[in-house]
Amino acid sequence: MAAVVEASGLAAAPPVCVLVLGMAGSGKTTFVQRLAAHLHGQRCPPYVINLDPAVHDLPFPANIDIRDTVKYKEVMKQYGLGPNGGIVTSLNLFATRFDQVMKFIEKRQNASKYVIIDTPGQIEVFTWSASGTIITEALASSFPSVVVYVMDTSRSTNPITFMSNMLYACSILYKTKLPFIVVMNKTDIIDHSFAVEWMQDFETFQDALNQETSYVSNLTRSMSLVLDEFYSSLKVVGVSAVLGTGLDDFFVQLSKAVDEYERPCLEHCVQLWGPWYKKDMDLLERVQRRAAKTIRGLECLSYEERLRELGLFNLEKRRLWGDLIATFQYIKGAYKRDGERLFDRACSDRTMDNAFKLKEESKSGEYRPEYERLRKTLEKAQNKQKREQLEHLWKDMGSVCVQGSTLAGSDDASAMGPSELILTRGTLDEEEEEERESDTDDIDHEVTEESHEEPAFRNFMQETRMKYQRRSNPNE
Ligand SMILES: Nc1nc2c(ncn2[C@@H]2O[C@H](COP(=O)(O)OP(=O)(O)OP(=O)(O)O)[C@@H](O)[C@H]2O)c(=O)[nH]1
Repeated sequence: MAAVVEASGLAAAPPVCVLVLGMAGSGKTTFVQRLAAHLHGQRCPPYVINLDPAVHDLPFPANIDIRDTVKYKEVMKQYGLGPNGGIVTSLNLFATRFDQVMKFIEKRQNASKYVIIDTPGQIEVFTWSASGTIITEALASSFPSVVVYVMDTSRSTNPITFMSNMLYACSILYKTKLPFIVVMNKTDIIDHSFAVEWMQDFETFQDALNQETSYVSNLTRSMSLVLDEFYSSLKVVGVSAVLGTGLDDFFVQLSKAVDEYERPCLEHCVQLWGPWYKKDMDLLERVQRRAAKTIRGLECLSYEERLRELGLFNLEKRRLWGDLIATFQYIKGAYKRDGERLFDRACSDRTMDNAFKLKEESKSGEYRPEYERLRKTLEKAQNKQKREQLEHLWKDMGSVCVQGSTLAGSDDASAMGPSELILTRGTLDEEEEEERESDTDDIDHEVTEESHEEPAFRNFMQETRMKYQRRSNPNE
């Protein structure tokens, strides 16, 4: 029932993109199937996208299926690639046409409240590839997007395996920077409460670790301390994709995650408020001192460190009010339980009239339009970056496309991509697209991947090379 409420509660909102990731065999596909069936049952049909080119049988009808676009086995055969190389290259090809997918989603946004995306079994193919980043960023810059990390609970009963799984989840969270839900799947085999206890109670986890004699257990012990902060804000749901249990709770968490996506982040606040209020340095210092006093011990340390990291302790006049708001936003975010109270107390203080005014303004809606404006500006910049990334991808593909015609030499590379893909499922406008030959032969997936290395890394390599040259030819 709760799911019905949740599903219908988002009626007027843009569709929520649910990116389903997880280790091979964790149950992603079964979970997507279950979610889709559940939403169909609620008369809230989702828009389903399959990004796994190597899956044999899809147990759910996909509106867009990468297999309709790229023939994974052909790609493997033609380039002499292994299975992983074939999947990476297929995903790269698909990413070059992801703008089409975005158009389909936009067209369907009134009909579907959820877009569910199943990803390749080999998780790193998506999370650590250029195409995975392009796809994630394209979705997240246009729609509220949430990462759902599916894990096999029955295979995580060993504390060391559990920790490895959590470390992986943590790395994905930092990579995607999106709201994150951990779905502990297969609870029909084993209840997930043991894992939740491990996350909430450090000592219980230590007890479990004490049973382990492996040398890794020491490392795991230290890592569990580090992960404490990650756990504290993590949304966890126990689910059985096979039985369909836990879905109501999942939708509750999903709704919270969407709220999180909508909430302005700290950096936005600094940019937003900074230029508006440029006065009263003393006030900010007083507030910061008070905030630092309120949060003691370890918390105080991490709070100060974080502020320093963000440059908020270097009080410059021009960012003064941005700092103030950012400080409070940070407190609110990092210390959810106390933050709101602290914020209210500070705002209602007589010396905090201005801060109080700011809060009122944000309530009366002045904040929102400004944030929207800011978001649009950011989106524009992101789109530009995305276009540039895509152009890179095209160029790389073109540069290895020898035999007569190279895309790199073409005036409009995007007009004659290596795979003129047609997305055939569940779309009304397929006919608009012309079917053209796929000339996927010209892709070298390694070159494609390398082209997306950070410029900083390239500079580093260049400098190192020059250093070696200088050393070997000191007279030059
Ligand atoms: N008992 C039980 N088995 C499950 C559950 N969910 C999935 N499975 C089984 O786990 C196996 C893998 O499920 P998939 O849905 O194919 O997992 P996946 O993560 O999509 O797999 P890849 O795409 O190959 O990585 C299948 O045999 C499923 O039947 C569950 O909730 N309970």
